[in-house]
Amino acid sequence: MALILIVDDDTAFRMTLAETLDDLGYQVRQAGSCEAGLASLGDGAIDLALVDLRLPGDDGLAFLRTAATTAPGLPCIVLTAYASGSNTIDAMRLGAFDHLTKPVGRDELAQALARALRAHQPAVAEAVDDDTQAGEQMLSNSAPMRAIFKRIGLVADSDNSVLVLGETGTGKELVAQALHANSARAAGPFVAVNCAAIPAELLESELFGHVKGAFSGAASDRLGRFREADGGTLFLDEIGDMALPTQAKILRVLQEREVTPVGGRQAVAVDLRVVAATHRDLEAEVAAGRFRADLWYRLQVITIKLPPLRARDGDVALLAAHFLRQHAHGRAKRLAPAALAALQGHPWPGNVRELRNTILRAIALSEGDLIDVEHLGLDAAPATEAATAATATAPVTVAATPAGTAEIDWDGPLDRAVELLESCMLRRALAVADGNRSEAARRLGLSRQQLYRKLAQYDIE
Ligand SMILES: Nc1ncnc2c1ncn2[C@@H]1O[C@H](COP(=O)(O)OP(=O)(O)OP(=O)(O)O)[C@@H](O)[C@H]1O
Repeated sequence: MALILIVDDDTAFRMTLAETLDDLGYQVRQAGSCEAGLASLGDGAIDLALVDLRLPGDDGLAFLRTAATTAPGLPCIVLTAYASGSNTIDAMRLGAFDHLTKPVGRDELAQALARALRAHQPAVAEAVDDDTQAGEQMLSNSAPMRAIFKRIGLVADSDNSVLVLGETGTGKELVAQALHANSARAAGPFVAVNCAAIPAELLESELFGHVKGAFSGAASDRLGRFREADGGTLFLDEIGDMALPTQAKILRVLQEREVTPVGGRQAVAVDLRVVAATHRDLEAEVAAGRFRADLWYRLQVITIKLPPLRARDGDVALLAAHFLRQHAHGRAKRLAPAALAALQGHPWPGNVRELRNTILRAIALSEGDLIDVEHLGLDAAPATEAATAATATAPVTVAATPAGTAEIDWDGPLDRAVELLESCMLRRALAVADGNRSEAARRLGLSRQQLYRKLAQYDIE
């Protein structure tokens, strides 16, 4: 049962609120001032604080400021009788999870508490122990990801479209799921479509459905993903890979909130929230004429940009331990200190997915309980491929210089260097994508057909 701290100098309000919280099944601690509230945090038992902004002496903002250092990660909800844009922004800037105006309705309070406690749950270490739910959880203890959790909590309930940005494997789909699970639409469906994995000519029917006989092969009516997501959330993954004509149709649906199935005449109303994601730089795609500016404006009302794994302090160890626990199936697998150091030193271009795959591979390759550096296969694969593929003198190496340019160590023929580099990159992309060709193609900026041709050219299985 979560323990909630109420910090408010109005005794009558505090008592009533305490009763409501007790009724909602929470334990309560009370404090009449900022100082008393901060003292209450000392034993680390508080799960969430409800703080009045106006307090005699040090105010609620002072509480937030100090709590951020003495109890980092503690979700705080600010209460005030006088909500203004500036005190809301101040409170949010100082890390408040939510901002409620007095008098606070029981339902509003219950929802805000549930949302705050849920959104913060992944950041606590105990969450790692819960193997049953761990697959769906976003785990992190790093500052940039805490900011992401907070943002998810802040925007989950709005119906605006959300654009989730970030490198491949950073957890964009998990963010979409968290937005859905923490929204008023949580009881509705969550429907995910990978726009890059579906051939352009099938995407419209996949999204908008079709009527029987609309084209050869349309043997019966099909609802389409938009209508399947009615009442819930539609997650359009890799929207940056969508063809321009389909983008125009998506825009129309977002504007008019109705879809017309392929071959149909009747538009059907839909009530859903769209969360879109891409690893591409959409602004650059717009500038290059590959993405519609109007759709971009519409989607980026709320943007959530996930940091790459290498920018999340401490998360490699946390996630590695989590994946070990999740996938070792009761065996006592553990990482040797050198293996952990190697994981921490790796740049993780494939982010959390690559780390997960590395741990899965290491579990399979290590015979005993100890996973050592050689079981991780980090960087070894591309180097070995380069060496075996090299029939010319030396493998080509490309290194970034501090000035941001590249230094190339190669004095053989250019076409051979290109071949070596290509085959290395193909193998690496396939390894990072766990053999998934669509994903590998996307990482390399190739169409699937181009990827297939290249794989055949280099005789890569
Ligand atoms: N913070 C996290 N905690 C635990 N698991 C995570 C986290 N982030 C990502 N994962 C796991 O990593 C894998 C990749 O995550 P996800 O598919 O959400 O990434 P993505 O950014 O959508 O990837 P892509 O750009 O390739 O579509 C999944 O198995 C997911 O469960």
